[in-house]
Amino acid sequence: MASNGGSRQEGRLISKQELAKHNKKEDAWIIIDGKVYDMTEYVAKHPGGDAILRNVGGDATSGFHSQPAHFTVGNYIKDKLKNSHYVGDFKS
Ligand code: HEM
Repeated sequence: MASNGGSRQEGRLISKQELAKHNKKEDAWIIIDGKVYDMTEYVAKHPGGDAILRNVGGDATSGFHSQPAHFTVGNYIKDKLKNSHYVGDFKS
């Protein structure tokens, strides 16, 4: 299959190697629950600040789910992730 150059596509599989390249504030991808999200544009807006980068380029699932602030805004976050930040699924 031809490379799609990193564009968003439902169900695209992202390898650990590809994910690991996006490991900085200016290029910030994270896994939550097996899905990969590009949070680059959101880092500066995140109410929890740079903590969102704690597992950048890797799996943020457990930190994400242990943060109480996220429970209260769960639906807002779910919509945001699905509609604006989803890149593809993590190929484990
Ligand atoms: C698209 C939405 C969001 C994503 C993907 C996200 C993701 C994360 C991640 C990965 C962490 C780090 C968890 C850890 O490893 O300990 C974090 C921390 C945090 N987030 Fe979010 N977040 C989002 C939205 C929000 C919103 C809307 C709020 C507040 C209403 C919030 C408040 C916080 C706080 C208070 C922390 C902890 C900061 C600290 O440890 O100093 N986040 N978030």
